[in-house]
Amino acid sequence: MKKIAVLTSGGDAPGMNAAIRAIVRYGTSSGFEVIGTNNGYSGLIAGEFRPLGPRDVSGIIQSGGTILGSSRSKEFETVAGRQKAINNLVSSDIEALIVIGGNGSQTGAHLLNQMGFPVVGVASTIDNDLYGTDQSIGVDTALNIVLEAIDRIKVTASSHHRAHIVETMGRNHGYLALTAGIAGGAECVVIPEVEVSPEQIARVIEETYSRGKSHCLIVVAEGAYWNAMRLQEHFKENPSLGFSIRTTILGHVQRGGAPTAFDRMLGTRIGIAAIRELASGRSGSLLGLACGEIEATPYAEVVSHKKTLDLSILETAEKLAR
Ligand SMILES: Nc1ncnc2c1ncn2[C@@H]1O[C@H](COP(=O)(O)OP(=O)(O)O)[C@@H](O)[C@H]1O
Ligand SMILES: O=P(O)(O)OC[C@H]1O[C@](O)(COP(=O)(O)O)[C@@H](O)[C@@H]1O
Ligand SMILES: [Mg+2]
Repeated sequence: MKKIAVLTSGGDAPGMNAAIRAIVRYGTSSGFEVIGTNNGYSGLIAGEFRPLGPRDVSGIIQSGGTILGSSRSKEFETVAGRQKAINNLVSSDIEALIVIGGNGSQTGAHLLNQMGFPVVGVASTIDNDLYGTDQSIGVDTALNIVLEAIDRIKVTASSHHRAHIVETMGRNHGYLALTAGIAGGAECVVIPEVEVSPEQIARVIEETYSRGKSHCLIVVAEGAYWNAMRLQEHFKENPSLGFSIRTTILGHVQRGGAPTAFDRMLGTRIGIAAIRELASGRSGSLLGLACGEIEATPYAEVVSHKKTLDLSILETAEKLAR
């Protein structure tokens, strides 16, 4: 195997560039010709290829986003779209593909692999909802951005004796909200995995107020039924909480910014492992972090499992914030 392609797909994640850099530099020094595909699966279907050499990835390890661009492609979800992608790869003499992306991208990669084209995956999404890795590239950076926001919000919430709702990303997974909530000292954490009523949340706010605390922080995941907008709307009609309420939806700010040292290392380590996997003639697996080591998990296992969230810390949130 001599010529391989790499693409980034789905939501960009800080550390994707570190993975691209490792794939290009370690790949070329291992004897591969590395081809970059622009704009994820849309670019693969359009045949947007460009050769990548060591100098093309200079100065990117410290940058968020992805120099290759990304996309969400409906066409790739069809057999015809994936067949176009394979035809482009084959007619450019490319023999394998590395897909840097999250759960959707790796599901697509598995289907491509099943259609006979060798693929390996690099676990990358801020949501940490991808089975086959303890932590994906981008999660650590996103968490630190959320925490910085929470720390800032607590300052103003305390000064004004307010309750503050902060909403994180994460689709229908609660990892970002739960981890940032605990690490940020939230009084209440609301995630999709655990049903909670607005009355229960109201009770936490009232009790926090009656204990004489100067603020109450409620961290909610965007995927929870009682997300920030719904809670804000609900509490507008229930103003007897003690604290008045303000709301912040953090949004895409969580995906930007420079990758942390952890994400630069994770991107680099998984990128190297992807090259080693292909160099050994193996494909059809996702590379991710397992108990501190980079391990390969077969795609069939990745797509047939849901990543679970350790909920044991959730019930302590209220007690920890006393
Ligand atoms: N079930 C699927 N079958 C085929 N392709 C898929 C599937 N799910 C997602 N994809 C492809 O992967 C792309 C990225 O997936 P998405 O879920 O948006 O992001 P992420 O990979 O970060 O989770 C989609 O736009 C689509 O092209
Ligand atoms: O950037 P978009 O297309 O608005 O998508 C927002 C979604 O992307 C994410 O930031 C990342 O999700 P993916 O890794 O699945 O792409 C989610 O947390 C969020 O719900
Ligand atoms: Mg996803």
